[in-house]
Amino acid sequence: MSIQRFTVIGAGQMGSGIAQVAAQSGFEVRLHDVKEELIRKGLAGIEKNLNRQVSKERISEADRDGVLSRIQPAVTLEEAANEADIVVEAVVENMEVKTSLFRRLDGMCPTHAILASNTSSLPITEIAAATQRPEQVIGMHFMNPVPVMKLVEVIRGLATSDAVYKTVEELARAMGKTPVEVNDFPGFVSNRVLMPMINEAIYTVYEGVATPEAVDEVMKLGMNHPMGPLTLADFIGLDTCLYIMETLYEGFGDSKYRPCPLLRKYVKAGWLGKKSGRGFYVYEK
Ligand SMILES: CC(=O)CC(=O)SCCNC(=O)CCNC(=O)[C@H](O)C(C)(C)COP(=O)(O)OP(=O)(O)OC[C@H]1O[C@@H](n2cnc3c(N)ncnc32)[C@H](O)[C@@H]1OP(=O)(O)O
Ligand SMILES: NC(=O)C1=CN([C@@H]2O[C@H](COP(=O)(O)OP(=O)(O)OC[C@H]3O[C@@H](n4cnc5c(N)ncnc54)[C@H](OP(=O)(O)O)[C@@H]3O)[C@@H](O)[C@H]2O)C=CC1
Repeated sequence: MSIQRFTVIGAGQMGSGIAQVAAQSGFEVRLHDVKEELIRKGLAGIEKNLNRQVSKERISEADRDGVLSRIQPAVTLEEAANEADIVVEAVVENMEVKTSLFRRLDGMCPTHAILASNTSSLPITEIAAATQRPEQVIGMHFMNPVPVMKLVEVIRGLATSDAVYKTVEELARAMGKTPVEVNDFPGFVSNRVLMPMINEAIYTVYEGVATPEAVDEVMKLGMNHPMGPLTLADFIGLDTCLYIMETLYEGFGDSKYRPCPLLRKYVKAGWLGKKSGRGFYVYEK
């Protein structure tokens, strides 16, 4: 199946990154969020990224303008969905929000459209079951920051068809990414491995073993990680980290995945990391 019209739902850090890369790869993109103001914010972030590439002489001003002209804001979900060949959902990591959105999308999208989720950890099979087209539902898990990171984890739900898997694999390559096939288990591979490390790093702060700065230095200088785990947690979003740990904990029923109480406390305080201006570190807004 050939993909031309690419819809992204959710204009946060992941949705705006996915929209940018899709438009840079030549697709016609529609970008939707619950509030128009969030779409504007997402578009402003994309423009800022592209301007940085112009100033580094990686792309021309005409390239930038071309990319921006390929991203149309869609204020209503209907407008975002009605002509899509593929929808990539990147809204909050919450099963009820995602299933209710997929149910609505199923009723609005053309029958041939693929419905993909950028979920970090939630079961694709359960999201697919909210629709009448489970064979056309799949996980397309980009990494943050989307314009930089090469991986797309492609997750097969129980009913995902081979044809849909192949289309999404080709789409990831057309976006300059490397797809890796993964089966549908909580956290897939990426977050089953990454998030317990981040959670353990938070425990070391909680238990007074070291400061956030010291924990990050250990992992950067000692293990050559590009970012320490607490800087990375702030970058991902502490709410998202907590939702992922909860999915692992519930999904496997194993106490080794219990979220650190300090992570819960920060999220309850609204300390969500870089996006809210404060997490383990303080950021300029
Ligand atoms: C939670 C999940 O479900 C899954 C996930 O995504 S987990 C998170 C996965 N991501 C990571 O682990 C990221 C780890 N960090 C890194 O790889 C690096 O720190 C980084 C790529 C983010 C920044 O790299 P750096 O060398 O420290 O900084 P910097 O030199 O400023 O940036 C390198 C390049 O990335 C670009 N970049 C950095 N941040 C960016 C952003 N937010 N958006 C777009 N481009 C960005 C820069 O423009 C620069 O581009 P050029 O090389 O073309 O000049
Ligand atoms: N952060 C990361 O590093 C990664 C995240 N992911 C996944 O991507 C998804 C999005 O994460 P991220 O971009 O970080 O989150 P953000 O909080 O940056 O963005 C989520 C956006 O979705 C909006 N939203 C919430 N509910 C709806 C809805 N019903 N319809 C449309 N838009 C809605 C939010 O609006 P509002 O703010 O008003 O709630 C917000 O603008 C999550 O599933 C996450 O697990 C995947 C890979 C990496």
